[in-house]
Amino acid sequence: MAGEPVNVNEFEELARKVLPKIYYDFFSGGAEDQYTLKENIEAFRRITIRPRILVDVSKIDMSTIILGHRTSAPIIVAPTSSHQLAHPEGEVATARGAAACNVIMGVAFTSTCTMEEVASSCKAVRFIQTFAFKREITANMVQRAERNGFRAIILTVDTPRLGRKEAVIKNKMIAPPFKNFEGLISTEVVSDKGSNVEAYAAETLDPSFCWKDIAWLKSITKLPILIKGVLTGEDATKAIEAGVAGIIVSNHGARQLDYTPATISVLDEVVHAVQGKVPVLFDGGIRRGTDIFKALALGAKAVLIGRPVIYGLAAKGETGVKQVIEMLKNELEQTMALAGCCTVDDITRSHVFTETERFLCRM
Ligand SMILES: Cc1cc2nc3c(=O)[nH]c(=O)nc-3n(C[C@H](O)[C@H](O)[C@H](O)COP(=O)(O)O)c2cc1C
Ligand SMILES: CCCCC(=O)C(=O)O
Repeated sequence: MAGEPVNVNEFEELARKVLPKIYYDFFSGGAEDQYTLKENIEAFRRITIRPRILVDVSKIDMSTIILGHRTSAPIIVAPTSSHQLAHPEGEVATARGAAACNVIMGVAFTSTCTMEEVASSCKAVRFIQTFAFKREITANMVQRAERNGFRAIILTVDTPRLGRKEAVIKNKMIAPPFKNFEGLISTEVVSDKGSNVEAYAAETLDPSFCWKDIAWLKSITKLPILIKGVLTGEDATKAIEAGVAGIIVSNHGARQLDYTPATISVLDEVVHAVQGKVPVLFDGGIRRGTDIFKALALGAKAVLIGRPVIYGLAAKGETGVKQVIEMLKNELEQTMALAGCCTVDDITRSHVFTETERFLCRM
């Protein structure tokens, strides 16, 4: 690739060049056969856009409100771990990039900078992401999130144990110190099985956590809870019954259970089950503004961006994060103008044509 990157896929190329292979493999990889990893991207290609013509598109407004927070676009930085493996400034640089673009920053509890360091680094609206950890870890996280001005809790529920990323296992990757755990678990978690990432997970996760435990989490915090990892209408209905403030359709960027469907192909089902009762957010495979448009058309309130942000961070630190988000924003703006949508609310279900619909048309 010659010159500056012109799309987020070219940022991946830059990142691949600067990162040690073992870290590039960690960031880019998925579980086992990586069927879902490919599908998350491919399924977007099978959805086409139904544009409307002769609409006054002289002004395009991408702004939206997510859990009461106005943001410049329906984009959230997905919580992803270990940013210092991509860049020495880690999550602090990512959060500053998000703040510069006025989008929400998702901070993983398995970050390499502490929650406190990220909180004091910039004014980005921040959500903290947690797993179904053992209760004493969750209770500690909640207190610190409230004290440090985090605005929501993202509870990731697709990880009762860690998915098998075979490249990580083969490379015997050693996890960086996850500083948020300091004082809570032994920071010297090591394993003779190769990668110690799994040892971390085994030490901290509570695989017995289930639906009733959401009531417990709600009882110890006033922060709204977003449940991340919903892939079926049945679970969306249960999540609403459990009282969550929002649902994130996600397969963890294809890093947990392989052979789950591409997230974009189950969005319709989840949105249908939710019936507008809570906002539905979406992640997995977003690489283009057209992908964001498709997710919004299928009913997502906003999308979370995982790997592209990490690639921006690896390539150029805070500036790279900002450039990746700006690129996606510019592409979404362009898509809205060419499809005849002036605001995000103008984007409707009838603006896309899915694979199923194409199939039915042929019958
Ligand atoms: C390197 C990496 C680390 C991740 N770490 C976490 C995490 O700690 N917690 C979590 O809920 N999701 C994690 N995810 C999943 C993301 O939040 C998100 O669901 C996924 O990356 C979206 O897909 P995309 O990368 O195609 O945008 C991680 C993803 C990647 C690529
Ligand atoms: C123990 C770290 C978990 C990070 C994670 O969720 C992922 O790599 O997908």
